[in-house]
Amino acid sequence: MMIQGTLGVLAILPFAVSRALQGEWVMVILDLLIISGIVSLGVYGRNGANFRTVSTLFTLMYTSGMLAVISVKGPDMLFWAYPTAIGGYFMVRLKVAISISVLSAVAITALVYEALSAFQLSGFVVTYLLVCLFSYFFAARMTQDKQRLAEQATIDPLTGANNRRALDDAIESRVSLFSRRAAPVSIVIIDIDYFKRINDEYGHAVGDLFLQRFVEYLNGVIRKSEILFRFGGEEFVVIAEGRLEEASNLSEKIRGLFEQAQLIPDHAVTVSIGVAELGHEETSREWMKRADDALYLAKSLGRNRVCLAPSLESKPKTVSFDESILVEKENA
Ligand SMILES: Nc1nc2c(ncn2[C@@H]2O[C@H](COP(=O)(O)OP(=O)(O)OP(=O)(O)O)[C@@H](O)[C@H]2O)c(=O)[nH]1
Repeated sequence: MMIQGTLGVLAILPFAVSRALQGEWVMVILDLLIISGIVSLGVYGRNGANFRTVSTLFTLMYTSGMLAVISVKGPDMLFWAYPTAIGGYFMVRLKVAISISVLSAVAITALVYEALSAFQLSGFVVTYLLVCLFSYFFAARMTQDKQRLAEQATIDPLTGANNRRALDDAIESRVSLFSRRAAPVSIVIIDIDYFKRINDEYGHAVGDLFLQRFVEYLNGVIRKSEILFRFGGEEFVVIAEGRLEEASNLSEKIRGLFEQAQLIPDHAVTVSIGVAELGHEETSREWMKRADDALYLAKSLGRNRVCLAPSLESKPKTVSFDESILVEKENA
């Protein structure tokens, strides 16, 4: 939007100057109104206003400017309709852009039909609609590609869970949110016990299928507000809203589910889980490390269990982490 705004100002400014030199003051005022609208919206956007709102206002503002210029100067200004329409397709949602360009076509036709022959008018309408059509296809393709790239960058292709990169971003943003709002949040790391044996006994393809079903089951048990990530091969992470106790209950639910689930007939597959609640002033790395240490303890105590890293709120921040202070949560 900044690029479009800057280009808009650079394109209009020379016209405003030359019109001032020729004494066309109505046009000068219109040009200056459009320029000041662009600048004000740019400042509004930089001050943190919602991007979608700013870009919609921006598109409406320069579309109205274009219509005003045509209504003052007549068909000589019709060429401004094309860049205005193209800009809309890259600024606002496609449905909104279509509505704006159709309404603009109708308004422009109403403004110039008396001054143009039927042939000239139909020539304008056809070329204007063609420009809108090409812009639509181009912008739609761009939006699809953007969505696909964003998915490829953040989704694990095997299981459809969010990937490690998405986890890193989510943890960073939770830590930064916590420093502002202190809404309690916990990390749950789930590791499938002896997963290698599944690969060894049934083959890698069955191992893959197992991981896919495992994620389906996990998605069935976590809440909509909780996000599932694939952390590594057979390790998954849930960022769970709430305190350690709530995350502990969720973890027990997950552990019990897989103990019963029989994802492979006659082959019980259990999980070990480490849980840590984010502490004040804790970094993402420290938070993750405490959860990982709790998982390590769950593994070393015999697997198929949940271990909790004690809440930092009751401990001085300076106490270095020691495995012996981990609390094992007895199996249900
Ligand atoms: N089928 C399949 N296997 C994978 C995938 N990613 C990792 N693995 C396997 O997961 C296994 C992980 O083995 P380990 O780290 O020894 O863990 P484990 O056998 O679960 O043992 P513990 O975690 O100690 O209980 C390895 O055999 C990897 O080859 C995958 O995408 N598909």
